[in-house]
Amino acid sequence: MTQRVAVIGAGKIGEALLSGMLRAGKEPADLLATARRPERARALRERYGIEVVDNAEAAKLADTLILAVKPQDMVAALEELAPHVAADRLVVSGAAGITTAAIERRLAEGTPVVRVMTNTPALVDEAMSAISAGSHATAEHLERTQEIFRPIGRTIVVPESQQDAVTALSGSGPAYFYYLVEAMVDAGILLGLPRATAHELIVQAAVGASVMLRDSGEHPVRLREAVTSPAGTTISAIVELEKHGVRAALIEALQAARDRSRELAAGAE
Ligand SMILES: NC(=O)C1=CN([C@@H]2O[C@H](COP(=O)(O)OP(=O)(O)OC[C@H]3O[C@@H](n4cnc5c(N)ncnc54)[C@H](O)[C@@H]3O)[C@@H](O)[C@H]2O)C=CC1
Ligand SMILES: O=C(O)[C@@H]1CCC=N1
Repeated sequence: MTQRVAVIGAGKIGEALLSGMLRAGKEPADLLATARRPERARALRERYGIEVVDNAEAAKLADTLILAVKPQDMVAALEELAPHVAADRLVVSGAAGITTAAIERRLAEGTPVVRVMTNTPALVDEAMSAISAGSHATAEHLERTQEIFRPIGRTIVVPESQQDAVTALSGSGPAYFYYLVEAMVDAGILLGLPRATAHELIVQAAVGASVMLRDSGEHPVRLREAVTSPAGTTISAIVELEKHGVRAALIEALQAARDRSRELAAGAE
């Protein structure tokens, strides 16, 4: 049976999902999107050949609604959608923080809701998408959600109680790596390298390290030990990282992201 999927609020994440579903073989006619700005709607129509409609229309026409609005816009979006969402629709939220309970409370009794935290590498089919069932979502609803997210990367099912931590790790995670690359390119400039060379060196080191982390099956400590020669260069750098408390800073940074996810949830209670 063809399932029609509507992305409500097709911004960065919503567009990544639309393009992923098309790459995975969905027809443009199987997809719908909504957007607040007419120029955004026009761009989506031109780029993907999909219909862009209003929220009420999307709720009526689609079997699955993916809510891709900002957490701060979620309550208003649900108020617009709720009168038009039949209880047999599957509602998938991609918003940080917002709980399935907060969404269920604003929809018809019994509406299945699934919460997903994905990330921007969805654009290159390398997303990490963590999926949790709300109180009315069945295994079949989880499977339908996995089918949407699987083509754009890896998927994992987690208890919803872990979603704020997941958001801090994999949702925001790519940003931490970009930040580290930025800083190391600056270091390259300080060491006298042209910016383009520094960028190329660090990006390829990051790609190589990522592939080894994913595919070698080795613990990161073992991988780092293999780079760290006695009385060599790497240990001189590691000593500085330890002196500046980089490990503690990372732990506290992720705690702050987790706490912010909880605050976003409180804003929609
Ligand atoms: N950007 C990221 O790396 C990630 C974002 N998320 C979550 O994805 C969601 C979207 O984030 P982004 O795509 O970055 O934001 P964005 O701002 O690019 O996209 C949100 C879109 O929703 C539209 N919108 C807002 N209210 C609407 C309404 N009532 N009806 C129709 N459209 C409406 C906005 O005009 C905007 O185009 C957020 O909830 C965020 O927490 C999750 C994982 C990663
Ligand atoms: O920064 C944010 O709130 C969103 C959620 C995870 C990544 N970006």
